[in-house]
Amino acid sequence: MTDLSTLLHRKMPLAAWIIDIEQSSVPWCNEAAEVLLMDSLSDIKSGQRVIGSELKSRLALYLKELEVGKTLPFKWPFVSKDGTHYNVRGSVISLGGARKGLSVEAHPVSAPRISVENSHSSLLSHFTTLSFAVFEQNGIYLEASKCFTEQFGDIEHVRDLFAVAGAANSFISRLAQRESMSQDIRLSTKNGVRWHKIEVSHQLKTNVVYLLTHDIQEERDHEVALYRLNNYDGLTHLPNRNLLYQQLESALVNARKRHRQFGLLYLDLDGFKVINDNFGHRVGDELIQRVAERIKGSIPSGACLYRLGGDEFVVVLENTNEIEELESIARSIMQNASNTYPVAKMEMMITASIGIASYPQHADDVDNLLKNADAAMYRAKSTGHNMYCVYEDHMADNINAHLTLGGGLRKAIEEEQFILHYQPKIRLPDEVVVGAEALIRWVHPELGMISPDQFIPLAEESGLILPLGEWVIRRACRQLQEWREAGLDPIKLSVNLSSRQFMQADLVDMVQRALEETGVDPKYLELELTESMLMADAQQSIEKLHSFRKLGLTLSIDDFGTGYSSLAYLKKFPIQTLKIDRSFIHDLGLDCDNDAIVKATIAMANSLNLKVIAEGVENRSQIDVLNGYDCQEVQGYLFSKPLSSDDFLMYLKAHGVMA
Ligand SMILES: Nc1nc2c(ncn2[C@@H]2O[C@H](COP(=O)(O)O[C@H]3[C@@H](O)[C@H](n4cnc5c(=O)[nH]c(N)nc54)O[C@@H]3COP(=O)(O)O)[C@@H](O)[C@H]2O)c(=O)[nH]1
Repeated sequence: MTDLSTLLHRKMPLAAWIIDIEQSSVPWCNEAAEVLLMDSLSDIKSGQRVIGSELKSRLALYLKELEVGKTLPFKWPFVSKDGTHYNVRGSVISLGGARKGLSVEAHPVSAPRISVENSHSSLLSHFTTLSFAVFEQNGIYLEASKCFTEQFGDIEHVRDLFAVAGAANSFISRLAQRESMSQDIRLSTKNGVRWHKIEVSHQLKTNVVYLLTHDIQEERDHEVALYRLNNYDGLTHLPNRNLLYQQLESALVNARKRHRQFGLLYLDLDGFKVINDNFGHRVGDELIQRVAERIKGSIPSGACLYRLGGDEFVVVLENTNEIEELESIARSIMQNASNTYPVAKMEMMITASIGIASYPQHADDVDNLLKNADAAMYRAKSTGHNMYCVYEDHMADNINAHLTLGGGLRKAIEEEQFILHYQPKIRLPDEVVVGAEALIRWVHPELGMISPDQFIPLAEESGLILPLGEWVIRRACRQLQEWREAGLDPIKLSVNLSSRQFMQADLVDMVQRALEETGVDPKYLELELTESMLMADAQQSIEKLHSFRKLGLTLSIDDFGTGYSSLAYLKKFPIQTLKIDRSFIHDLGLDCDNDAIVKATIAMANSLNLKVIAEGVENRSQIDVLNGYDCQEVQGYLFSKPLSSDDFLMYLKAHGVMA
């Protein structure tokens, strides 16, 4: 941006401006153009007038036909207020996406023209501002205008003008063939190598050659800056959506021609919006830059990384034939990029969800390929974040359902279409019910019972998790009160917090109010938080956890082992319980690695004076192993699935939790 604004303020000698034909506006002009167009500029900028309607429709026609970079095959005349005649020349440029515009320059026609009739010595006196030189047919220098000498210094041969020997040789051989030339070329000036437009005319009678040069470096810089602006992301400097579409279109053509495959990974950061909302855009931007660097370092050479905007990236892999290869690259990205980042003096934890789609298995056009990779990414996100999914046909339907759900979520909160289910927590080894976890369900009027996996991510993205999370805490407190009034032995009830909720500034006050309003003893309420939530800003987490502890409630780390935890921090967090993730419990007794992790986690928790609960216990052999490791509590389908409040009451009574 800085480069561009510097460029925009430079004084180019020729009046130059850009016309957006479609909008009838001038999105850019230089100072010379401002002077030239002084009277009509306000009209033009306000979109009232660019050119006559006949010329406008003619230009629109050319824009349709001509590719970006091509010059219009005609010039249109323009007379300034002081009577100077100009020829306006235009070339086609991209104004972003498929939209084209015109970059135009006004060339004065009243300036002396190169004429083969004039002798060079009389001509030169006219050219006080034009850069002009005369050579023999074989390239030997004869004389030049003052302006030319100021730019190029003293030269002996036309060859001395060129920056590249090959270009000089080709120019000299074309001179020998008496070709008239008009081209853009890089010339070596006293100020370094610069782009010039040159025109060559032969004086047949005297056997000399006239060379007119015009420095177009600034126009070139301007075009390059405009190109970068349109095609690259300003924050990460990665190519943007425009270039992604271009590469995908050409990859598609190539793959069709050669009967090859290619793949893409659609990547979205988990919970990035929460970071942006809570720590501000400056921190969010810095994190995006760091993440982009890590992703770039994780992909093979030849793969291209694009930023689509926000926290979305796409990797295109043109030379991959197997889905397994794409999966292995997704794993490598997750290993490197889903990690902690030192940003703004904090250790930020961020993970990524990745969707994979490949041509031609999953789609045979660019739009569907992107759409399906996006659907697979959504699937990865809703399955639990920090994972990848390869596209399958039903995922597109899921996305539609996802969007429908999103629309209904706000109404559902207003109409309280939610209930809590309760899953018992069992003490080992005596297997007594000592607590429960509250798990939300959406009772949708048309779709029936919807699992939290499907709507919690939506609620997080939209910010609706805040009212929803508050509803859960209040409902859980009321439930504890109802059980007490029903004369049951008190049990502890735990509630899940989402990351966005955890960052909510008045969360502690809100929980305190809910406890006070219901008269619940805080020691019976437990909050379950994940490692990544706590590690996003470990220092702030410690303070918040202490505030909760002051209220008197207990704290548990959920899904332990799946995120990034620093042992040093673990000791500093005032938590009471570690909940071992069910992925470690699933193969307990079958997988030596998992056994070792579970055993070590329990031993570590014991040494830190923390209670350990194993979740996802589904069979007796897991209980045997957990008993052997001194695990204090379990939770899982072996004992009960989550139950409605009525069923849970019956469960409690049946299992001896009584007054
Ligand atoms: N922020 C909030 N998140 C919530 C809330 N309520 C639930 N959730 C989170 O949604 C995820 C899915 O929850 P759910 O579908 O309710 O699944 C829970 C159990 O049914 C399941 N479970 C329990 N035992 C077993 C088992 O033996 N096998 C098996 N395959 N699954 C089992 O585990 C889920 C509980 O997980 P956890 O919270 O990690 O203890 C889930 O991530 C919920 O956290 C809410 O109110 N707010």
